[in-house]
Amino acid sequence: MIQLESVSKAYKTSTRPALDDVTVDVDKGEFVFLIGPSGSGKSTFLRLLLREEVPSKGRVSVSNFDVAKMPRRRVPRLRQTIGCVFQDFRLLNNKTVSENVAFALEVIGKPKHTITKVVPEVLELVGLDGKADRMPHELSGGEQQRVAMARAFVNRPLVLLADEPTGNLDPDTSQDIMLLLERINRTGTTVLMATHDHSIVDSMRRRVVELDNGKVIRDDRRGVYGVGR
Ligand SMILES: Nc1ncnc2c1ncn2[C@@H]1O[C@H](COP(=O)(O)OP(=O)(O)OP(=O)(O)O)[C@@H](O)[C@H]1O
Repeated sequence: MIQLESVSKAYKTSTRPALDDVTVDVDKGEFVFLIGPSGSGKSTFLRLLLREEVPSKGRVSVSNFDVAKMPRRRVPRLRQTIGCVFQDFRLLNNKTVSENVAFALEVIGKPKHTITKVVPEVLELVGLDGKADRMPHELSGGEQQRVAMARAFVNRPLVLLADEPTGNLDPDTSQDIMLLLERINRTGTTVLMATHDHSIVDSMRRRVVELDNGKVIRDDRRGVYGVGR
């Protein structure tokens, strides 16, 4: 589902590469943690999958897309197959919960009757039924992240990328968000999550890909955050 083959990325303004000869292969339906210290290349990895950056060398593919080589006009199609959630939620603050989720479908031209049907379904999935008409500022951080996850998932993407999704949440709320990510993963969605959260990685025992200085230094099937540390 996701493949990086000998991928390097050197930013113009930087002397050392952000990613250095990275090869990673993620199957459909896998749940993968991407870990590593600040500056190790996690966000660059995710940005390459979204074609927000192109590699300096190597091949990136997501589903059937040859991401680095595809023409720019096909990029929106690629991005429709990938849902994203971030540490800072990134909700539209002037729209209600249901409008935030509906907007993700409106921009890709889904018909109104579909939107009216699927938005309540996905809000129920994330445990926000009853809060559809709230504004983001009327929600807790955990609830805001649930809205962001509903928005990322409403189009049933093949892949969900989560960049530090629990970074602004307390441990209990983080656990709830992880349960939701697991639930989304169980529907067959491939999940790739960049995180610094040791306890989450240690408790889930999923695949761990560790980056350091732009290189993959570990790829464990059922890993923990730190080995021997
Ligand atoms: N747009 C850019 N221009 C130049 N250098 C960049 C750019 N984005 C990232 N870098 C550099 O690339 C390296 C990897 O950064 P990246 O953001 O991918 O790391 P990260 O592991 O996601 O870090 P963090 O955990 O702090 O988010 C760093 O040295 C960073 O300074």
